[in-house]
Amino acid sequence: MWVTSSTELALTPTCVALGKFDGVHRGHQRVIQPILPDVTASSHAYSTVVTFNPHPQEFFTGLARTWLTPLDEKIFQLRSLGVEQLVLLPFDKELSALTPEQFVEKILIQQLQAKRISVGQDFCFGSNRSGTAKDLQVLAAKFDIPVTIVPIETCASPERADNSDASDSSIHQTRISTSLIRQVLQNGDIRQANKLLGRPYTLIGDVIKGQQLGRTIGFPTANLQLPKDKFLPSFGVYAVRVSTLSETLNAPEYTYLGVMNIGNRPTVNGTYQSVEVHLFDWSGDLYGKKLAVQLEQFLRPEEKFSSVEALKQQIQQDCIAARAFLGG
Ligand SMILES: Cc1cc2nc3c(=O)[nH]c(=O)nc-3n(C[C@H](O)[C@H](O)[C@H](O)COP(=O)(O)O)c2cc1C
Ligand SMILES: Nc1ncnc2c1ncn2[C@@H]1O[C@H](COP(=O)(O)OP(=O)(O)O)[C@@H](O)[C@H]1O
Repeated sequence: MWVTSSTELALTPTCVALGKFDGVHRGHQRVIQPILPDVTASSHAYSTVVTFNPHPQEFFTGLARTWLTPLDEKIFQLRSLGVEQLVLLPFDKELSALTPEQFVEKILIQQLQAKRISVGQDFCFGSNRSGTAKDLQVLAAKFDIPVTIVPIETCASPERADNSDASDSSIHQTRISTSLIRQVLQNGDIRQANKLLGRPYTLIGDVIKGQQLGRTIGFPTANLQLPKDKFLPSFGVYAVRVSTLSETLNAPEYTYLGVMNIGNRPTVNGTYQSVEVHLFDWSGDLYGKKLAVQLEQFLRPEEKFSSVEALKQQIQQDCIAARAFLGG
């Protein structure tokens, strides 16, 4: 996938999906779907996600925050959907001051040579977010460019998801959103988060050295260094699937099963937050490797045990529970 911050370096012509796309969740996937490469088309236009960097919210508040998909992971997730290009429009005073008309003419038509555009129903653009999806459709129609407006994707709301009566399901539909997914992850409800995402929540990081205690209790753990702006789900123990990543790998296979702990390791008086994974039935050296870890089930909160021996016994139980859940 070609990634650029300059519209001058963008591959053209394009089919454009516009939005912020934090999480690349089910709603985002539906917006992206109409612009994916069409093998039956007579001429090629590059399937292009156009987003803003920094995120407009970060630009206006000046506050750094965490994301479901920090930039590298957004690239990873978009690539696995089949997107060919990511254009990161530098969000600054100049860009934020463009009127909806200027944004369409200058950025989408002149610079990106858009042949087709897709946005979500609640998309807003231009100075003060004054343009709506419908405005975009009208403005683009002047250039004969079709705009797909994708309806808001919903799901059964978390508390009703399993026991709602089918006849009144429309009443309890909730909009799939980045903030809902953050909330569900914070509550440790990984299965609901994964349903909303349309894929497992994933942590991608480099394996770094820890305190070298894991191997002494029979559970070596690969300690992951994650991007600073990655949103973390609630502290505790998870059943996971793991893949090693290489630069060239497009579709990783999550062949390893394991358990992961996110927390401060109070039992061993841990002084910093760590994210560590123990792989089942595997031994070798992972230092320096990049791992992608898919969270499948929350098993329990992190605890302070009275001894390392008690912790070891609990980790043995965690492994049994994770294997049972993952079917390993
Ligand atoms: C499945 C699993 C569950 C864990 N649960 C806890 C826990 O409840 N409390 C805790 O203090 N540490 C917990 N840990 C972290 C251990 O304390 C940690 O793996 C050990 O100290 C080794 O750290 P090291 O990799 O830095 O050597 C857990 C680790 C794993 C792999
Ligand atoms: N089954 C396994 N799961 C995770 N890491 C393993 C496994 N077997 C060997 N390792 C290696 O051991 C290292 C972890 O050992 P550990 O004693 O916990 O040290 P550290 O504190 O540096 O993580 C990992 O980074 C990896 O290189």
